[in-house]
Amino acid sequence: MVVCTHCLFCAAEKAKACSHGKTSYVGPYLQQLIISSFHAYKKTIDPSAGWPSLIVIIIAPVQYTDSHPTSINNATVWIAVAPEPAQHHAVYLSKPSCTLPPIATSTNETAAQAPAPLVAERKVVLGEAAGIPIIDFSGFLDDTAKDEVAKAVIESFKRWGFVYLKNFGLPTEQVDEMFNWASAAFTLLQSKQFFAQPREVKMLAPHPGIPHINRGYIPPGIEKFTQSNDSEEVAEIRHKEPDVIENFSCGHDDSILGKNIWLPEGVLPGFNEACQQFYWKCYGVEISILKAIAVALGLPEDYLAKSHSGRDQSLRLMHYPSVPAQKLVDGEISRIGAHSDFSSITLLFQDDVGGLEVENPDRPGEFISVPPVPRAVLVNAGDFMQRWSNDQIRSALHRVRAPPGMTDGMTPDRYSIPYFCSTDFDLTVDCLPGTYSETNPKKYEPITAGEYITQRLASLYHK
Ligand SMILES: O=C(O)CCC(=O)C(=O)O
Ligand SMILES: [Fe+2]
Repeated sequence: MVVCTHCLFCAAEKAKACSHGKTSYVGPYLQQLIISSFHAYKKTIDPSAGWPSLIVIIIAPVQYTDSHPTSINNATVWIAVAPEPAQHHAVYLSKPSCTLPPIATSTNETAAQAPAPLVAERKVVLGEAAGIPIIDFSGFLDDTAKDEVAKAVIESFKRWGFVYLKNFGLPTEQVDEMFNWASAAFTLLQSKQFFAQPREVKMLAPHPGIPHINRGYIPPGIEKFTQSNDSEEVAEIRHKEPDVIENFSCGHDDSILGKNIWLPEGVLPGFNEACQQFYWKCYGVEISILKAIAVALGLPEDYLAKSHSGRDQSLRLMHYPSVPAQKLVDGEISRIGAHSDFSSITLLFQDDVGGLEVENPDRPGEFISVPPVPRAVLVNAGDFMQRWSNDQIRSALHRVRAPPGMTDGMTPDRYSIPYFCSTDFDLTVDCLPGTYSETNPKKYEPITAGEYITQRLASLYHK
């Protein structure tokens, strides 16, 4: 049996002579099998080790190896295929340093000894950082471990209010899961370029000065993150310990958070587009996470997602300029004061500088340093999710301080991108079914997201 690997990725139909000069039996079944094995396998790769340049897929026992390698994601792919579907079970992958494993040949009667797999079995919880679980989200996206992933996510939200997710890409984009991370990295890069512009340029997209509007550029010294709603108290805290940050926010033009305020065309080519594209990419990720939360709470999968149309989210590029570390340690200035987020969930993409801290669930008032994990998005639940879940899910206090262990010299600049996911602002949020009972009554009055969030945004922004 001769299989042309090129045909695996073209639409050659069963039993048709393929255009590459071989007899192809690669119909949709085998094509699907190989592509899905490849995806399943790909997810077990530690992405921090980099994308391999050589991938060997062997569907054992091996009958034939195509001598024409094809390529996926610029990696060379060799494929060997056994004729019987029942034998199609093993996929192997090789790092760049590996040479092509010896291909065993076999007859139909004697199965070849398949080489040992090079990677471990797929797990839902990949590890933890500062105690917070790092979860492989792909099992939820491809339905192979839906309940397990949903359960792991909600347990982490209940205990920490935070969870790290890896492989969080949309199912349709799994052809290149790297792309999801790459687009976060790309947006971080765009963000650096934006903040590197002189103040006059950034002020070409100025925040309009209306507190609840969350659009445009806010220079350092204007915002102060606190839990307080009292403007006098905020003024005092701001004076004592100003937040040294600048940021740029954007979203959907139809939101009550305001129309987008972009840089004029031609000022920083590609910036506005990168923000818009990343906004929608994040929205896709948000919807998947909301589905996982609903599944874990025993609700229909779309229960939470259907009230998040994508209109009232905010993408915020944050820049924490370099400051004397000692001043941060002494509390003379702050990067972001302790606060909880207002919305349903927040996706947080950060560079590798560190400094984010989360309140220790076992010791209120104490904060734990939460490191950036390569290629993981950190997701936290906001006040709305806490209200919605009748306090089952935690909206944890968090803040940004000096990078861990740094007490003198100048801190590096830090860049992060939170994406705040909100229910549509006109939606009234009441406790979710199943989160209250006669013995555990509702703890919150219904409230609209708009009312709550505009109130909180107003207390954040001061001229
Ligand atoms: O920059 C960070 O890591 C945190 C940002 C944050 O907590 C926020 O913007 O609400
Ligand atoms: Fe936050």
